[in-house]
Amino acid sequence: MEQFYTIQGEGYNTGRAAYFVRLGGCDVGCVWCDVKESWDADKHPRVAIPDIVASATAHAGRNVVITGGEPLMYNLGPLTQALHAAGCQNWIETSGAYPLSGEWDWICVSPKKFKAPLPETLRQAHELKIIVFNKSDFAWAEEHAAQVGPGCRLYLQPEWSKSLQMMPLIVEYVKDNPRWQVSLQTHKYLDIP
Ligand SMILES: C[S@@+](CC[C@H](N)C(=O)[O-])C[C@H]1O[C@@H](n2cnc3c(N)ncnc32)[C@H](O)[C@@H]1O
Ligand SMILES: Nc1nc2[nH]cc(C(=O)O)c2c(=O)[nH]1
Ligand code: SF4
Ligand SMILES: [Mg+2]
Repeated sequence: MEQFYTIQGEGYNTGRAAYFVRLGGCDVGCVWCDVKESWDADKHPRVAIPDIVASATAHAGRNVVITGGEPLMYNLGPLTQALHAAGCQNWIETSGAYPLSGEWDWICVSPKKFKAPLPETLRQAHELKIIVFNKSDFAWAEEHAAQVGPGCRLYLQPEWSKSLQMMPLIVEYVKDNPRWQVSLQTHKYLDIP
């Protein structure tokens, strides 16, 4: 759908330069999704893998975020192998609703109520990023934290339109449950892509 070189705004790698590859297509249907224009893959041009690699490596950074849409609707083996061969670090943003494919250096799983994540994908996550839309989401976050591996980092990120209401609850929750951390969509405050 689009590619852009920016700063990773969310989660563990916040603040680091990264080239984003946003793949069109998603059927998860989150009511608050901030890229609904990504859902219909047919509305976006196809780009060949060598062209993606060439664009990604035209910048100083070597971190590539594969996002969407839901990137795991596709077999990401060929794209991630080509990026690795070009010296890139591959990071993924996924809901976990489809089987994991590809070679990954960092896996961020952000599970959704609208289409459940696969247990095997949760187990492989380096980072679990729960979007907090209402106060019942803390219990839901714990249900998913119980399914990740031992070293997985745990993040609570306010849903953007509910940030003002949810941030005080997230702050108190993290103070009481310090294995969780706050994640903000910092790129939206910085006004960058
Ligand atoms: C647009 S999604 C694309 C990747 C994948 N489909 C997923 O949901 O993880 C990228 C990240 O943005 C988060 N996100 C989407 N809409 C959001 C919103 N309104 N507020 C906060 N985070 C949001 C998702 O949970 C996910 O972590
Ligand atoms: N700067 C920036 N950081 C991000 N982290 C995850 C994003 C995404 O939409 O997947 C995103 C995004 O769209 N922009
Ligand atoms: S899974 Fe990701 S891309 Fe799909 S609707 Fe939800 S937030 Fe948007
Ligand atoms: Mg985004």
